[in-house]
Amino acid sequence: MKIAIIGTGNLGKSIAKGLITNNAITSLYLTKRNLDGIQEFDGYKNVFLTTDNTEAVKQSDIIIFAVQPAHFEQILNDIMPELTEKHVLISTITGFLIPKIEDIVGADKFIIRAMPNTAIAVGKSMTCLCSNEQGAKRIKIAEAIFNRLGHSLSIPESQMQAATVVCASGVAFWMRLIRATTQAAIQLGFDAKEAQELAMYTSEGAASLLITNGNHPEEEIDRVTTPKGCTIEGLNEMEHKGLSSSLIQGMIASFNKISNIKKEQI
Ligand SMILES: NC(=O)C1=CN([C@@H]2O[C@H](COP(=O)(O)OP(=O)(O)OC[C@H]3O[C@@H](n4cnc5c(N)ncnc54)[C@H](O)[C@@H]3O)[C@@H](O)[C@H]2O)C=CC1
Ligand SMILES: O=C(O)[C@@H]1CCC=N1
Repeated sequence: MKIAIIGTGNLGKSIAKGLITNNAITSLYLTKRNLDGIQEFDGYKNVFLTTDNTEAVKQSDIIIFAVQPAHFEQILNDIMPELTEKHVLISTITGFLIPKIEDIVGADKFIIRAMPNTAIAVGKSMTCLCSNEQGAKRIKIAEAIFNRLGHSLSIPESQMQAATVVCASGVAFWMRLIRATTQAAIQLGFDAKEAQELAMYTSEGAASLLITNGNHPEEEIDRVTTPKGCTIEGLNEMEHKGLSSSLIQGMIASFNKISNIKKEQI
């Protein structure tokens, strides 16, 4: 696959790492206004670094956009003359809706929105996808890319805002939970490195149980909570202090912020 990433920042670099590590490219063009920050990709076979978005578009079939929302419209206008019927446009940009993209490039283009997360760098992204009517004809291509770099789910565009919070911001939320459990482990006597090891692999194991068994989390909790034991004591104390409630409220706040980002663009 001939892929270009327009805007190789935090997410773009993560996607590039995932694509390169998983041999998912025929060629890969990475663009950025200043190439200093992406020199780590220099020298990889069939990977090209450039500040020229139109050149990257001309040389590629699949164009993944990973710029900040405020920069997207101008970039679409700039590359518009180079777009042909071969191009599949994949936007990872938060809050930038398909009708707005169609207004700029035309509804006849294959337009897909993808919401991956930074775990794409290690082939573990949960990526949600949606498309315009034309893009539905190419959604299999997007699924092939993102399934190779984790797991994907096609959803209506109306759910993309929620998917952004749960999956994309979700990495940051989970990191805080892992950091907090690490801090507790240190207080309980482990050194910092061991504490993080315990927290990371325990959270991986918990998620793997659900993925492998398909159970509800409470079923797995029931297997751990010995009556009158230490687990239920700890869990109930966490809930008295608002663990579930604060997570839910934080995610709703995050969701509401995306609506404001959209308004800021208008
Ligand atoms: N960071 C994340 O975990 C996720 C981010 N997103 C979305 O992805 C987009 C990018 O986010 P980040 O990577 O965090 O931002 P970032 O600021 O790290 O990366 C954006 C990159 O675009 C480059 N850029 C700006 N104008 C350009 C132009 N005209 N031509 C080429 N490159 C240009 C910037 O130099 C920068 O390196 C945002 O719209 C964000 O909402 C979506 C899912 C996850
Ligand atoms: O924080 C943000 O706005 C972007 C979107 C999801 C992850 N990073």
